[in-house]
Amino acid sequence: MTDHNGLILNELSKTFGDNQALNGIDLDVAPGEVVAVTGPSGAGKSTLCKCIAGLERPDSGSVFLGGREIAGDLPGGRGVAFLFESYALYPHKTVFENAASPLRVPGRSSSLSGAELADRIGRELDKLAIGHLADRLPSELSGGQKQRAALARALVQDNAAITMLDEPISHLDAKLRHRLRGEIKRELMARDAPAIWVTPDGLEALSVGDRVAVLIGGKIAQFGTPREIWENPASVEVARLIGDPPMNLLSARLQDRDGTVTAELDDGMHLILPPDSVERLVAASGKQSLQDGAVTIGVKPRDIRIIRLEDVGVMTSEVVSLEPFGKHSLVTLSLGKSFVRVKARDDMGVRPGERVGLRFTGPVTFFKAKTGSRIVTGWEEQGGETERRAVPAL
Ligand SMILES: Nc1ncnc2c1ncn2[C@@H]1O[C@H](COP(=O)(O)OP(=O)(O)OP(=O)(O)O)[C@@H](O)[C@H]1O
Repeated sequence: MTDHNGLILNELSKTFGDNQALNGIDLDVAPGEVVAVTGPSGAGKSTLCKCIAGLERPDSGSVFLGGREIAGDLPGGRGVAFLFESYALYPHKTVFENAASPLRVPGRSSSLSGAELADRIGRELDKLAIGHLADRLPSELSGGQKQRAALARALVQDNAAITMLDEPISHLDAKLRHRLRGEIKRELMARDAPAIWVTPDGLEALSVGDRVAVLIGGKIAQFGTPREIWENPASVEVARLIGDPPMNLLSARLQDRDGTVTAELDDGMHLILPPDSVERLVAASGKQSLQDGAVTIGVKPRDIRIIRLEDVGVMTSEVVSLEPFGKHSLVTLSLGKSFVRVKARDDMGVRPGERVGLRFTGPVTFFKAKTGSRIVTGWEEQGGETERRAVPAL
């Protein structure tokens, strides 16, 4: 069992009527660690934070913070700094007063003098590029400015027992989001307390989390380092959430033809799989069990290359659409009756309607068709050395 003084959740469950919002959540966040919680809308991310903050009462399970169970503590006594997804700013207080409010709670008086407090708040507002809005009321702010005012109020609580940020940068423009992602992460890492960063954006989660918890349907679908989740998604559902665009997922049936394992799509089209991926699949499952095995094959968009049709060992496809992004193009192609998306550094100037060749150039992940759980990936141990490639920079 995990043993540290950060946050430890054991078997946490919460239902609303007959809707199970959280179902047996085990999670831990070490002191000084940032855990990103990601998942689709309605997965239970906000409910998880509210149970930790004491704003929702879990049906069962335990919450340990700072080495003790906090179930009996009132929300105000838990020392939680919480950025609500809805911001929950005081409408009659200015941005400055909103940010200062947690440091002025009676009975939890800040050890800062008036000047020190003004300095602390001022620095945070400046960092979030809203220093010039300190005297404005929330009603005089844009959505992104409100989000940053609420974020400042959470971040100025330097001595919080835990910081939880529920979608802290979702309403900011891309440039600001990019800058603040790093700055907020550094600020959280500099503290001794655990931190939770909630985002529906899988790639944001990979970039800010020391570890990432993928929450789907109230359950932890995967909890691991960004690299583990990027390289080895535990299931089809996790794979769908990670990547932009996410992994291509193709329903196929494996066949052993004269000692060679092949994969056939529903429409009879044969995939040409990288031999090393097949070897790993066979090693993980045994050849016998693969006979007529229904699988879902996962290939990342950057692990497919567009090549000339006349090259050997290619799969025939037709270009459906092309989106040029400068450094790369996103090309959608038909493969039999299925579609794949390719992140091509060299799109060879292809045009919609053109027939081209495709080759899988990177590792292929195999998932069980029935359950969606991962069987094996090309990333697994290879000759004692784990293959490593960079998690994509955002
Ligand atoms: N107070 C409530 N009463 C009833 N149902 C609720 C309540 N709060 C949340 N739910 C339900 O619990 C589930 C989880 O909701 P939650 O807000 O935790 O999801 P989320 O992952 O944060 O979603 P989003 O990304 O859209 O904010 C949803 O089905 C939601 O409808």
